[in-house]
Amino acid sequence: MSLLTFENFSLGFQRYDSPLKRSIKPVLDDISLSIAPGEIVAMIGASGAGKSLLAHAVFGILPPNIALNGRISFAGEALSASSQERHRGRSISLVPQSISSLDPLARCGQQLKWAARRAGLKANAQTLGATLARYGLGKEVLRFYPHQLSGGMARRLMLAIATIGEPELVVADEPTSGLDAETATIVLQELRALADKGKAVLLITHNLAESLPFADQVAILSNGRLVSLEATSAFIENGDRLNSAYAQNLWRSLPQRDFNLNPALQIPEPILEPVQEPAYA
Ligand SMILES: Nc1ncnc2c1ncn2[C@@H]1O[C@H](COP(=O)(O)OP(=O)(O)OP(=O)(O)O)[C@@H](O)[C@H]1O
Repeated sequence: MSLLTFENFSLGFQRYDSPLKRSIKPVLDDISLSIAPGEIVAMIGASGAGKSLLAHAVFGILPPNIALNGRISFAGEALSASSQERHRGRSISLVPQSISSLDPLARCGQQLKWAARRAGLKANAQTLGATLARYGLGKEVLRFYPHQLSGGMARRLMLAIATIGEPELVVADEPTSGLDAETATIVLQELRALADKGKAVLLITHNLAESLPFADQVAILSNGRLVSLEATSAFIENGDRLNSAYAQNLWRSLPQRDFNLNPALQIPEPILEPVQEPAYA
């Protein structure tokens, strides 16, 4: 059973090349991917590959000049603007990539309380403190404003906000970015614990090695396409059990591997030819 499904999902930016000519700059092309309850799928891809846009599409928080194609469903229901609004912060939640997503004018405790209430929880000081403690943050953080937090503390607060209500699906956009190895492990263990309770996690990351002990599958994006979907158990030894040369080379080029690259590697052609169309056809 799948909780989150992308079916032939494509996304691009509409732009006007001249007053009468509109084109679409494609970013993601024909992505099909499923995440089941109890599963962590780590999504890896170069900077600018479209990972955050894919995440934002689930929540319906894309820029207005986006053109979409295909379908995203949650628990078997095609997501629409109204169902996204209903699910956001309740059954689906996002750990944003940027710590500027925190409200600079509200105390951290208040922001955590808002998240708990939206998820239908009674937010007493004990629940809030216990949630912070899971991410290695002390109770004093409840009184702080975001500017009083370090970058790593802010990131952990965003994780606490996104997970306090134990949503069915967590999309975490680079949740360990800027964290030391020990704190990153605490964060990944928390996401694993959620998955082990039957929740689904989409973990967007640049760090394949760090995510492998915690994830079930690895989805690799390149040039806007899903080039490989691999079981984490296949990332062993020389990587011969991996499905694609792309994944093998990603694995073999890790500093701790032998750099014995597969010459059969084929990088997909860019999808970046703008599609021209008249603006007022
Ligand atoms: N609001 C926007 N307007 C125009 N282009 C955008 C906008 N947001 C993102 N893009 C472009 O879409 C592409 C994908 O962006 P996205 O943020 O999804 O990448 P990413 O894979 O998450 O990258 P990173 O790993 O660096 O966070 C990039 O080329 C980016 O420049």
